[in-house]
Amino acid sequence: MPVPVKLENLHKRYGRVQALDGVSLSAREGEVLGLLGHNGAGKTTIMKLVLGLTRPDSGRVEVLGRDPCGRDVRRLRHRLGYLPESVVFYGELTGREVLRYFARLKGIGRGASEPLLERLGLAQAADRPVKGYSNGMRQRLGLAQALLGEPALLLLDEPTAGLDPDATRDVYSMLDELRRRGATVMLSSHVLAGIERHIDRAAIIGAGRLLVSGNLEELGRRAGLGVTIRAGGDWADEKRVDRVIERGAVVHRRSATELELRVPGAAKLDVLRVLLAVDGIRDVAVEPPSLEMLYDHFGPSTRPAEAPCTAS
Ligand SMILES: Nc1ncnc2c1ncn2[C@@H]1O[C@H](COP(=O)(O)OP(=O)(O)OP(=O)(O)O)[C@@H](O)[C@H]1O
Repeated sequence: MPVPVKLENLHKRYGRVQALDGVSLSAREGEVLGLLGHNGAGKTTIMKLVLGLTRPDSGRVEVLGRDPCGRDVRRLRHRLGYLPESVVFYGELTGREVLRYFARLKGIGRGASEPLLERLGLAQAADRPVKGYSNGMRQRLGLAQALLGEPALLLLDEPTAGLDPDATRDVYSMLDELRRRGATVMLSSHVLAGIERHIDRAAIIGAGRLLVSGNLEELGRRAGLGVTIRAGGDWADEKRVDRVIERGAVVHRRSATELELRVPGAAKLDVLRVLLAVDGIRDVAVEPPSLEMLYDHFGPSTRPAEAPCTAS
């Protein structure tokens, strides 16, 4: 079984802009890979290269074992689903008509639209013109068209851009469902908050370069950022707090009933033991570094020598 996406040393220039500068990256079967980076980092360019919508100046692109710009790309494209960053539909058509139109373009029977309308919660609105849809509904329709034909690889470019918190949650819960079904997904985002629970690996892109990639646990270990421990209890007594500080914890936030600590990985168990022995401890939660913390560490301001690239 070929690796779904294999990118080797990609360079791509648009006029004077070096959009990609030696990116090597893979998406593995059945994983959700998050392409994360600032505006203009090169995320969409990577997606366009995977889709065969543009060619690299140099380097190699292999998608499901094929060159997406090679011969017989029609068969390959039928196995890909794509949700572009700004999805636009012809507003006079109904949701059902839009989906049937895309199904015809993909050479799929019109029957394929019905289960997708149902699955994406659009069945009730299927006969309404799309111009009356909310942003969230449009995005769900965009996802439905990307899912037509059960693609082997899904590319979602900023799928939550411009959505309110409810619609964002909807998109993520659909993503989780795809993940449970074993889909391979490449998802780009410049918004980091809340995305970590929905991806298996992150690739942080900055100014056309892959700064780092890996699963969040790995990245947390490499960054040496330790963990955050939140402990609910009675923290009015200074001595109780001093005991965890002695074990290497740094107090990040504190009230009489809540304590938030940053703890180096090596000190985690020691600090937990101390906390659990405290009288009146109510609750303890251990959290790995957030994506924002990892991005701050590995992100574009970090010199490449401090953040080695991995071509995984
Ligand atoms: N067709 C084009 N013509 C000229 N420059 C382009 C073109 N497409 C992309 N660029 C430039 O290449 C760089 C990378 O763009 P790209 O769209 O890949 O970034 P991105 O990470 O997807 O950004 P965003 O988060 O804003 O969507 C940017 O500087 C962009 O302006």
